[in-house]
Amino acid sequence: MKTSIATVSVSGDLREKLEAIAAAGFDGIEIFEQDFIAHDGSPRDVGNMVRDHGLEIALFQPFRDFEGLPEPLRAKAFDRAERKFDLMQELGTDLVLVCSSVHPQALGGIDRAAADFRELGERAARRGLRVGYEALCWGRHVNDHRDAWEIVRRADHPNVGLIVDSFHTLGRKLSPETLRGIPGDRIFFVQMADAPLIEMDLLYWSRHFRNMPGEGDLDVTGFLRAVLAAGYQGPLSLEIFNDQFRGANTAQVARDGYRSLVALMDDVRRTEPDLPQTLPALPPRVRPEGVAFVEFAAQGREAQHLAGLLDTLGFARAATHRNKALTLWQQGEIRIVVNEETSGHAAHAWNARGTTVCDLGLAVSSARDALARATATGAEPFSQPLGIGELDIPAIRGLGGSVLHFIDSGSGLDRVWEVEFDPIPGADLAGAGLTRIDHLAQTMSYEDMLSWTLFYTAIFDVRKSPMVDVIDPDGLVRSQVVEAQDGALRITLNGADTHRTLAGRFLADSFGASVQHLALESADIFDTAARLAARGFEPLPIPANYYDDLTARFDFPPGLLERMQAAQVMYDRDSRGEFFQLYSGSFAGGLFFEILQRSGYGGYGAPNAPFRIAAQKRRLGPKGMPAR
Ligand SMILES: O=C(O)c1ccc(O)c(O)c1
Ligand SMILES: [Mg+2]
Repeated sequence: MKTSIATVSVSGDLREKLEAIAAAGFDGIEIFEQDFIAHDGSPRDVGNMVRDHGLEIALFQPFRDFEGLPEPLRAKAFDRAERKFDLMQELGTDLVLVCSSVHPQALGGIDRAAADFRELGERAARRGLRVGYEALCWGRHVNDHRDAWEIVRRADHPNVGLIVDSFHTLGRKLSPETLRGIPGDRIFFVQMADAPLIEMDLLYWSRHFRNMPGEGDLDVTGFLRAVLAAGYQGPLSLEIFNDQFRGANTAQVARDGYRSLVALMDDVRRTEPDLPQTLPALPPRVRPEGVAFVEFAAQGREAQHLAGLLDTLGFARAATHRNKALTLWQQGEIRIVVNEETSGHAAHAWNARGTTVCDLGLAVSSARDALARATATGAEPFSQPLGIGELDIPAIRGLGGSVLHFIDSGSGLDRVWEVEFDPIPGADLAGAGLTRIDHLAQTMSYEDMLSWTLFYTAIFDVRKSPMVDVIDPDGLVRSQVVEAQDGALRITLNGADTHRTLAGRFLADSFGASVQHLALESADIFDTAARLAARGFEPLPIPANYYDDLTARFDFPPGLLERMQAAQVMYDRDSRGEFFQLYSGSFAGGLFFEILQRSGYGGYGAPNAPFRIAAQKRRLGPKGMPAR
């Protein structure tokens, strides 16, 4: 199935758009009229420029306010159409999108509109062109694809067909099942867009908030299933009007678009197996089994400082790498690698950012499938030269240039610790009772959040939670979770808008997006807190007001509140269970650790975040330096 994207979906001038769209892997474009008019080259030049990029112009759009007009407006509309037909022939495209009229003088009536389209079809046919009719969901008389189809059906002209757009159908809460009965060859073009569920005016929602399939909340899979079940075989095209995308990196938005279409087509292939298999086959979304390791790049005094912190957190130096300056720190199932190499990926990361998480190892069901799925959806594979006896562990580029390694047991990659490392005898792996990584928090610019959410949801079998607002004393941070059904992998993505928030400062100080905190699980947080205190760990101090408020919100058994306050433990509860959390101070420009205990609780302590952030900021001076 051919893929396409409307030029309106990405930023830049027409040349920049075409370069990014071609590089992302699309077959064609919908040329949006404004993009053409703004360009200073003839229609013929534009057509050639598009084809020089290896792209075809699948559609010219939009032609507005055509149908249902009284004379003399009607004759004028046909004249306008003839001018656009001239243009299309120069550009080298045969299909125009006519969207349903919003003209104040447009008259209703299915037969009147059908007659207009029959005549337009006649005129188009004389030139070998085709006309597609799309119901805008805010159209004056036609705002439902079923009415648009009825007009097309009655126009009864081979050069007149229907164009459907997932936004107009799903945004209006029309069932996509109503598309199944339309003959597939009468559907001339299919536009795909998703959107977050927000109650607002349809036109405003459509023009500003559309996003890539899978980035929003609409049933885009159900929509495409129905369209393909109807027998549609034309291109699948993205038409995304989004304020953020208009200002974002052109190449990235184009890549995200391509990623979203590949994942969408794969979802449809899996859920509608009776369809003709014209869709690409790729491995299913990969089930994450856990975080196999977190690797920090650190050198010199920073590495020593990190080692000291890991020691107070109860980690033991468990092994050293045979060829490289890597130390494995372990506690329970948690493996933290400190990489002090002076060349290679980690060294680059350290040179650019200072101490930073340069690599994540994810345990997956199949590392090979994970790599295949990731690269098919547009992720960049990563490799560096292997030393003697080292395992070739599949990897891709992740957030902010970091690396994501895939480890499985099936191909023996989980033996990397024995194969590549020498154990340090006598390491105490029980430490402070921390058992596993509960979640990783990655901080990024707000405008990159949709992109990274899509990255994870396209590759992994994870669900995304609703976005929540986290209140920082100096701004808002948006937080979105992607998590495996069983919690084996949980990543919180935090999007900062300004540099004044704690997350924003971290983004500036660490020169880009990366892991800002690691949350480590304990089965008994009070026991862990006592053991940590004995090792010299200092928890983040939480103000007394917080605990006064807790007593107002919850009933506690006698003594619990006092224990929490003594250990600087914060608390939350949901319908499933209880949650306890405490924090370390920050290090290396704003990284920190969280220690938590959950008993059934499904969240991340969002109600506590404003007070935690305020406490962290108190400990930082005005320029983000530790106050003590
Ligand atoms: O917002 C619009 O006007 C508009 C134009 C063309 C389309 O295909 C569409 O879905 C919306
Ligand atoms: Mg559309």
